[in-house]
Amino acid sequence: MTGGSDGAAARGGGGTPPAEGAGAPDSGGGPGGGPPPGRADTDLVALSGAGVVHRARTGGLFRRDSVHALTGADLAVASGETVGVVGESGCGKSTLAKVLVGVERPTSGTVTFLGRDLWAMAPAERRSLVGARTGMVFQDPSTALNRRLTVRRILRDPLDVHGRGGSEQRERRVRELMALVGLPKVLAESLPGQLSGGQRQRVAIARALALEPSLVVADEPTSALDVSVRAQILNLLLDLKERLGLALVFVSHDIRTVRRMSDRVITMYLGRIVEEAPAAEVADRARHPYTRALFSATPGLLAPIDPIPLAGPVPSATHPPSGCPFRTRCWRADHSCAAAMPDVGDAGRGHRFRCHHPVGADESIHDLVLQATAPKERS
Ligand SMILES: Nc1ncnc2c1ncn2[C@@H]1O[C@H](COP(=O)(O)OP(=O)(O)OP(=O)(O)O)[C@@H](O)[C@H]1O
Repeated sequence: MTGGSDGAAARGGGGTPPAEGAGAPDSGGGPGGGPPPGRADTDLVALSGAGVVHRARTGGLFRRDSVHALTGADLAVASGETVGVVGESGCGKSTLAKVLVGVERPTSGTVTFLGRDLWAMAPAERRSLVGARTGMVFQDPSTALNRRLTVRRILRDPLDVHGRGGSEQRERRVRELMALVGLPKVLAESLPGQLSGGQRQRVAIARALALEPSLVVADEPTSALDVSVRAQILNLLLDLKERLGLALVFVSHDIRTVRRMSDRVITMYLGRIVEEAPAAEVADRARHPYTRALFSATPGLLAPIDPIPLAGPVPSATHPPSGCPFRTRCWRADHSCAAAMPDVGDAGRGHRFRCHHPVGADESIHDLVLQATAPKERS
């Protein structure tokens, strides 16, 4: 959630990764400024100042611009916890998810997996470690599964690739996996195209669990499914997480579900983590105005209110604003917000945020709606 310079320093980790992105260099620790005291030992994966810049064609044949998909992300995920990630489309949720499981290499900062710098390892070692200890579940199981392989082959494949056990043990593991995710045995020789959407997602989850990972990242795992099976898949994920002691990173547009599933909720805006809060606090005690606005727009979560209106569209990730990325839409923004990315504020209990004008404990959601709808007097 912080800029390039703060993560390592806040962790007491020494070196300062290069500053990046628009605006002044960041300072201070992150909601990623490091895990709370005593948590580092249980960290499975930690990002320090992680940024991802894509080169994208943005106009004309030869015009390529840099897209800041992720900027200065600091985040630690501990064993057995569920971390939810929320934010509007294009804010970098999927990029963060891919960086956590080593699918995407950050262009700056570091990814530490089980205490080791993932991208300093030899490629074969990294693939082996990440392949065995992490699993990823994608949005659309129709495209994530090889449509020419049977369920049995799909589930056996990671066991074959990583040389787990002999042939009989692998077949037994396939049966175990199917039972674990509630797939009837008779479907073992079925192709993905012969399954329902929910069954396909169960196969994808079983595949992610094949090698007994410690961390599973689920990126919008239910948004391509019928409403009727979404709850079943979410309950399955929660049940497996408890039974297997997994850490789960859960990315979704569905804020109510994220809050229900997670221990901690990360709010992202324009490639940055702007707040990290315990799930129990995030809806009505968030300190960042953007998190408040996001939750106020979620029907049925808070007492009936009009959503906090946000000015204008999300700025381009190609040309992010200087200072705080949210300032162009924030009703509380002033000149200080344009000058520098805010330092990290710490509300205790692992609740951290980056805002020059955080929401106070004495400000109700109704106050915020009134502020945001009042005529502006910008300084
Ligand atoms: N390969 C790529 N090339 C160029 N730009 C990219 C690439 N991947 C992502 N981006 C851009 O990076 C930003 C973050 O993308 P990302 O997919 O991580 O966001 P997201 O929050 O997951 O979005 P959504 O909720 O719509 O899936 C977006 O502006 C996106 O267009």
